[in-house]
Amino acid sequence: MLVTLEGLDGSGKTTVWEALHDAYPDAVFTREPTSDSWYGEAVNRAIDDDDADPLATLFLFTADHADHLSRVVRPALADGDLVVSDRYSDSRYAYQAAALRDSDLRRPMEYIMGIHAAFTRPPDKTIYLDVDPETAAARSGSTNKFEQAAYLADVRANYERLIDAEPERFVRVDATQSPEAVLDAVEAALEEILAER
Ligand SMILES: Nc1ncnc2c1ncn2[C@@H]1O[C@H](COP(=O)(O)OP(=O)(O)OP(=O)(O)O)[C@@H](O)[C@H]1O
Ligand SMILES: Cc1cn([C@H]2C[C@H](O)[C@@H](COP(=O)(O)O)O2)c(=O)[nH]c1=O
Repeated sequence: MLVTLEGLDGSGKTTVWEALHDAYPDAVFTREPTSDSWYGEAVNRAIDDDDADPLATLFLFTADHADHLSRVVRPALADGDLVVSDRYSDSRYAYQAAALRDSDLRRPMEYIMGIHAAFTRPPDKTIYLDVDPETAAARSGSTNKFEQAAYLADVRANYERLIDAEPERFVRVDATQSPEAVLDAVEAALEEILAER
């Protein structure tokens, strides 16, 4: 089963993801962008380059996803493992659709989803850590072009579109709560997800 954690920068995904390692020692914990491949390194260069072309950046993230799928996600799922990914395809649909909002693409989110449809493995469930853009930007430190409140407001609107389209896949958690309360809510959601399996 593939469970993904999604949300704005600073929503607390990585804090939760790290804490879950103890509760689920047999699960495979992974993330996008990947941190152990040259595709992930290329993505991180694009994140840190304010002049990086947004369409080129989309394809770098998508290349990293393809590698992540074939090298980590599909083999783990084939072994019957629980896979927990800190960010996954929804991050592309939300972030790159926002970055390409003023591009020549008429419907950026649909375009990005179309690219993925042919090869991706959609998540079974997605836990969405919901936080307002101002809190997200403040927590993340606004250190790169993605961590700005105005941009994150567009990203959040895109996540809401994704949730509206597939309400049964998403579990929303209020990420403005304390880290302990957020972790409790995520663990409860994950228990319910696994019980339903
Ligand atoms: N519930 C919370 N309340 C207050 N601060 C939090 C909470 N969760 C995480 N933080 C703090 O916010 C910062 C960002 O947290 P974290 O790295 O887990 O977020 P993230 O969603 O993974 O961000 P990014 O996507 O940018 O990597 C950290 O300093 C963390 O300690
Ligand atoms: C996977 C993915 C990520 N991003 C953005 C979101 C963040 O600002 C950075 C790095 O992610 P991290 O969780 O802070 O390490 O990249 C994106 O725009 N599109 C994606 O597909």
